[in-house]
Amino acid sequence: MAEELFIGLMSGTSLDGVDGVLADFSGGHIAVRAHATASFPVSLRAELMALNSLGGDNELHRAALAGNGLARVYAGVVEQLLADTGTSPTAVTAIGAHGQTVRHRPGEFDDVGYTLQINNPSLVAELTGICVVADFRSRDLAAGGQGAPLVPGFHRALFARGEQAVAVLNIGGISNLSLLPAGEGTVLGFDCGPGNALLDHWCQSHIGQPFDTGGRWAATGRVLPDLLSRCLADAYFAKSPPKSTGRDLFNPSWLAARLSGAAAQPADVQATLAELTALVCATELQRHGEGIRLLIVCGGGALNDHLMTRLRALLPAMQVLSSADRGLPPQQVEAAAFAWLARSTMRRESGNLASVTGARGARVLGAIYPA
Ligand SMILES: Nc1ncnc2c1ncn2[C@@H]1O[C@H](COP(=O)(O)OP(=O)(O)OP(=O)(O)O)[C@@H](O)[C@H]1O
Ligand SMILES: CC(=O)N[C@H]1[C@@H]2OC[C@@H](O2)[C@@H](O)[C@@H]1O[C@H](C)C(=O)O
Repeated sequence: MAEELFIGLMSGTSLDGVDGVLADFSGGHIAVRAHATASFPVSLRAELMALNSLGGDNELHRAALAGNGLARVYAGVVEQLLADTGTSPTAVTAIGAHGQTVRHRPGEFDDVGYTLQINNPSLVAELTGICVVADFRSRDLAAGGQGAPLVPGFHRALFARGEQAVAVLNIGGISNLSLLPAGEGTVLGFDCGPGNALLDHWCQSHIGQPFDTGGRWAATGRVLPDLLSRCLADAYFAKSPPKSTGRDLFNPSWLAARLSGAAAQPADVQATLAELTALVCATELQRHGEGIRLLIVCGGGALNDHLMTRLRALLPAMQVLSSADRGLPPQQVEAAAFAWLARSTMRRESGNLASVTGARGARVLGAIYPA
């Protein structure tokens, strides 16, 4: 069977860099042929982080240049994927390039609001010679939706199990759940709240590491009940879906306001933040996932043993697996989703699920930048 190749590029809210996959969809199934990653140059990461915060100077100029920088990193990942597999650029139908979310305010201000993924898809097309699909979220917002999460359709295509209901939890910078009912029922999906973003921030600030490998540091701390309650009191957690969030809300200032000068051991705060991540995901799954007994975890958080242990403890009736146990390593799932979404766009098929985002209907997502 002839190959049907797409590349997916994801740079998510963890700001840890870019994950890319080369995926073959021939026969209607996805087979990941290669995975490549790139970290951001230090200055680009700092700039993307700064553009993620409100109130910087000259943001339009800086965002445009950051888009160029990101496009160059994307092109490097594409080059790596092609080299690793001996693939010619002409053999790839399209690249799905997510961009870097720096603002996400769906439905606010004027009802439509906006979501902004910094990118320069024209430059990616120019540097790679491959057609690029980008700006996946705006159309869903224009149709009244949240523009996120977009992965539930892909999770269904990849992980749905006929008569067994399944939940898929992505723990990236932000965590999001997909609830896949048995049979043909309606898929639900939404952002639960913080994933690794606050954990990474606290870890970097206190032990100088970008993340807490395996959750080993968090495991040495004890959960602070008052801090946990102050965190859980945020109105976002009580909201019903559709809902999505980002660093716009769950950022260092949000945490600082809840720490409110209390003297706390850093390891205890880390343990509390890990508990917050696990608890909100488990609570949302119990609230909306009736009848579900299987949870598949993906995203970098699936590599955090402490988080996985806490999820299993909070969900004793649930079988909790890593997506690797279902054939796709946790850090490849989102990139594969953007290969799948690019394919949907090229086929003029919808990529969103209105039952998830709250859009008025299914929409073909994204803008196409020809090779
Ligand atoms: N070995 C590990 N132990 C603990 N945590 C890890 C490990 N490897 C990765 N992580 C965590 O996973 C994060 C990256 O996850 P991922 O790439 O899924 O996020 P993302 O795609 O940026 O986010 P999002 O899904 O919100 O867009 C890292 O920042 C780190 O916190
Ligand atoms: C606006 C935005 O970039 N949202 C991301 C983020 O990272 C996780 C969560 O928040 C999810 O809603 C989404 O990413 C995935 C890929 C999605 O759209 O499904």
